[in-house]
This record gives sequence, C-alpha cells and structure tokens, in this order.
Amino acid sequence: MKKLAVVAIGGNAVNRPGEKATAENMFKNLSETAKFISKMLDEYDIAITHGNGPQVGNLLVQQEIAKEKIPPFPIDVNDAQTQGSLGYMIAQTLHNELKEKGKNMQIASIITQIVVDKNDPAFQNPTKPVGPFYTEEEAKKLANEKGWIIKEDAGRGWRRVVPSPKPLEIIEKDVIKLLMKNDVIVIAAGGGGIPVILEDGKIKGVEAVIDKDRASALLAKEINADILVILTGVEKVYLNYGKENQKPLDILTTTEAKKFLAEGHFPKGSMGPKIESAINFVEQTGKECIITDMKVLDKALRGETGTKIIKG
Ligand SMILES: NC(=O)OP(=O)(O)O
Repeated sequence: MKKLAVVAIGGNAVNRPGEKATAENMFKNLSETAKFISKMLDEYDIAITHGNGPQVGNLLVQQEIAKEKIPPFPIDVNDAQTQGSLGYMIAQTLHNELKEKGKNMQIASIITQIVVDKNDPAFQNPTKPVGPFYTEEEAKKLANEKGWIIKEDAGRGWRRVVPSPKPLEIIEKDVIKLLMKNDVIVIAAGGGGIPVILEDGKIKGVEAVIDKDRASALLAKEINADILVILTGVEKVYLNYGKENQKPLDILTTTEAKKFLAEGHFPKGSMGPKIESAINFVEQTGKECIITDMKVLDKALRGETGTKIIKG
C-alpha cells in the first residue's frame, strides 16, 4: 500500500528569481517541477499545495491599475483566482509528464476554503508579502499613494503585506480525502487556501492570504498523511544561513527546531513559517516532515539528503 504525502511546492517551482512572471515561463518551470514530483508517485499518493504570494499580489496590482474601468475584487476572490490558474498549470504539466511516462492518473484541482478566526490578531498586523519587490523609495511612495502597508522582505527588497491569519479547518477536507482514497492526485489548499470566517452558521470570505506552509501542515494533519514534504530553494535547512559559519542540518528534533527558531536562525518571511509548520505537523501527529529542494526530492525521501524534522 502506498504512503500518503502532502507536497508543498515553493515559489521557485513556479517563478524563478529575476524571471518575468509570464504564463509561458510558469508552464516551463512547472513542467520541470512535475518531473521531480512524478518520481515519488510509485511509493506515495500525494496532495500538492502551492503558494500564491507573487501571483495574488500581481493580480492586486493589475486590478489597481484598471480600477477606474473595472471594479477590483476582494483579496479572497483573488486567492480563488490564483488557485484556479496555478491549479490548472500544475494539473496540466503533471498530466503531460505522467502521459510521457506511460502513466494514466487522474488529477483534480480543488478550490479550497479554510476557516480562520475573525479575531485573529493577524488582521491588525499584516505580515504576508505579496506581489512584486520594490526599492524602499518606490515602496514608500506606493504606500503613501495607495494606502498599502509595506515591509522589507527577508533582505530581498520591499513588498506590500496583507494579513495572514492562522488556518483552522479545511471546508473541503472530506472531498479531498475521498479523491485521494480513489487514487486521484489532488491539488488543494493552493495559496494557503481561501480564508473564510464563520458567521451565523455561514462561511464568508475575508481579505487575507494564508501562509501555504501552515495550510499544508493542516491539510497533512487532516488527511492523516504519513509525511509532509516542504519543497524550497535550498537542499537543507541551515543554522546561520548565508554566514561564514552556516551549518546544514540533516535531522532536527522538534525541541531543537523550537530552540533555533527562538534564537532567530529561521527568518520570518522564508524558513520561519516552514519550520513552524513542520513543528506543528510533527508534534501533533508523530509523523515526519522533510524540507528540501525539489531537485533532490527522490534522494531526500530515501534519507540521503534534505532536513528531516522528527518528534523529540
Ligand atoms: N500563500 C503563500 O504562502 O504564498 P507564498 O508561499 O508564495 O508566499
């Protein structure tokens, strides 16, 4: 029997740094991503999750420019748009890769809503970077003109930030489980899921972008996954990343992970949420999480590279 995995694909699986975010480039990059992910399908049934920070921010910019003629949508509707566009691209590129390998598997991209707490303090303190990078000067000008909140993003430049509440419950969890039981590759919780709140027994979208690694950990827990795989731009997690004394980590216990997180080894906008999500999933389930680069995914799953987070 195959094991169950949630695979969270990072931003560089979709857009390479410095490359234009054209549909053509995104299809090209995702075709490569599909090659790496498809290697795990003999051993694992998978649910794929993806980010949407750059894409949802780009949609907001497009709508800002066109707002005199076409009314902008709220952020939750734009989250849904990115689930649709990226879900389509991932499904198509994976379908084509599997066909080339002589495999005929069904792939379903699920528009996924995730309940958040309407009193989550994140609504008062936006932290999630979206859209393009700006210089400090450009970003401050845009913040003045458009009322955006802007922040410096992990030493890479300035970006608009929006609220990022904690994901609590996946509305479509049962249909995701049903599809996975029936050997369907599921793409779900894209862009961290569409944030919704409960009001008078109904659900209603709210303007925010949930962190995709947090949503991936929740999905992995809810579908009882054997492993959470977080794909990113580095092969291993490092202590003192980018410094002369940087040290790669092969195995990290949850106790060590919490200590290093508190010591500031994992920046808020990049490795921090991945480590937090890994700790949540591993502590709550006793299962494992691997953080690695998709190019070495097969080796990491064999325990030959990557950083494995275990309970302890
Ligand atoms: N929603 C989200 O976390 O997107 P990124 O990973 O692209 O920032």
